[in-house]
Amino acid sequence: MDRIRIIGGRPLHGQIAVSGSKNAALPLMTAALLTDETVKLSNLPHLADIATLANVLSHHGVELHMNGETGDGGAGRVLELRAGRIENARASYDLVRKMRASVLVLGPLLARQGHAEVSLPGGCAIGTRPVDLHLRGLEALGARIDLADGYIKASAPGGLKGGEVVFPTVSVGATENLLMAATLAEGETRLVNAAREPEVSDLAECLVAMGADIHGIGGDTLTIRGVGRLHGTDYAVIPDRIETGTYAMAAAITDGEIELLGARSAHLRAALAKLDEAGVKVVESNRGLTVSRKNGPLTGTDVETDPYPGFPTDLQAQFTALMTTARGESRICETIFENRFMHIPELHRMGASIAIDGRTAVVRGQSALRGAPVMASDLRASASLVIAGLAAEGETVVNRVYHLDRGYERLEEKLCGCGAGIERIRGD
Ligand SMILES: CC(=O)N[C@H]1[C@@H](OP(=O)(O)OP(=O)(O)OC[C@H]2O[C@@H](n3ccc(=O)[nH]c3=O)[C@H](O)[C@@H]2O)O[C@H](CO)[C@@H](O)[C@@H]1O
Ligand SMILES: C=C(OP(=O)(O)O)C(=O)O
Repeated sequence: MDRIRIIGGRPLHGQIAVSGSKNAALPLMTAALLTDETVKLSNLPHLADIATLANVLSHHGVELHMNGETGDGGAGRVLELRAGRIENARASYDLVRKMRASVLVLGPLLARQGHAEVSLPGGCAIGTRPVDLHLRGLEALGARIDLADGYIKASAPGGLKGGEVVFPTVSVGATENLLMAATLAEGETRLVNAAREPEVSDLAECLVAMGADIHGIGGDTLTIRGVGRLHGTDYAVIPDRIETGTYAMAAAITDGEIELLGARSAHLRAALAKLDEAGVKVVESNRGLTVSRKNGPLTGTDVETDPYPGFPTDLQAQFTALMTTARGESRICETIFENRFMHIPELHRMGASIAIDGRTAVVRGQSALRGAPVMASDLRASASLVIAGLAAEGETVVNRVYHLDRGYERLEEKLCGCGAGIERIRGD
């Protein structure tokens, strides 16, 4: 298994091209199931999760062609997907267990084929992550759902019918599944208390480009009038706001300066406000964002994760790492996932002082971090360990790097380009 070795203590200086967003690209890929024409996605990141979903889609009969190469200019890859015919509406446990987002094939398959059978994705390190909201929503559109043998068996022989879905909790994935299903349902669907994440809006914009009739994009109520068919389109994936935030924090913790090419501040307002409060300067230009410290040490800053436009849970672990070196105490409250503090025991190994009080991590700052061998438990926990390692004195070795490869494209190369002492040690 690969590991990442970091020699910390070097301020990072340079430029990093922000990749296309993983969490936008995944639903966009599943949207290709809704049409028999070609959907061409550009600025696609080169990531393990993209390859996993491509494999799932190819089992459904989608033809995939990867044309572009990832370049330093951030052009990203171009993927053509054509679901001329759905050969198989079953997503097996072996395919789905590798990545929860595979459940996003459910809505499109049901809408296009009238039936689908998808393995229940199960829990993961950050929480139990049920899919009840996806299933209840599809039932409100007339689907019949049975759970048997670990599979979601969904059918709508007469086709899906528009309806009102009021989400009791904001769910990105459930909003995306329902949005896709509703595009081909008969009549009007209203999704109330829908997720407003930029990745949801990106999906909605792409669906509109495919011929869908969607109103309220960017708001918490989406109205979809079903259409008879969707057609192909060319669509560019938005830049990854979580990758942007992660490298912004790497610049801040090392007291360096990084220009994040292609980054969009509009998608990161809450996180940038917190960085500002902590003493991080972010300057916007037409090329992206340049991040450095304002002057002197960082200041302890409290954060609470919330659905968009709040502070993203996907940046909580990285912000916690950043706050270990700040002056004063920070209270980091995680409200989205019940078990997203797996990075904390590992940060302790590096000398951080953090106490967990229920959903809140209380970080006592100004730790002199020291390198240590640490274990990555999930994607963003891994990123937080890399950030801490970049600031720590001596050598940090991050084990189980496959988590990082799910969501960070060429991480070592990007950080190396800014002067970081970081390398991948290839395993068996
Ligand atoms: C591929 C992708 O885009 N992943 C993102 C997506 O995950 P994902 O779409 O899985 O996250 P959700 O927004 O659905 O989850 C939010 C909360 O709702 C709960 N819930 C969700 C669905 C459901 O049917 N029942 C239920 O109770 C979850 O357990 C969680 O506590 O949004 C999360 C929240 O911003 C991010 O951390 C993930 O990076
Ligand atoms: C939790 C994440 O992804 P997923 O929903 O695919 O597990 C993430 O991107 O931080």
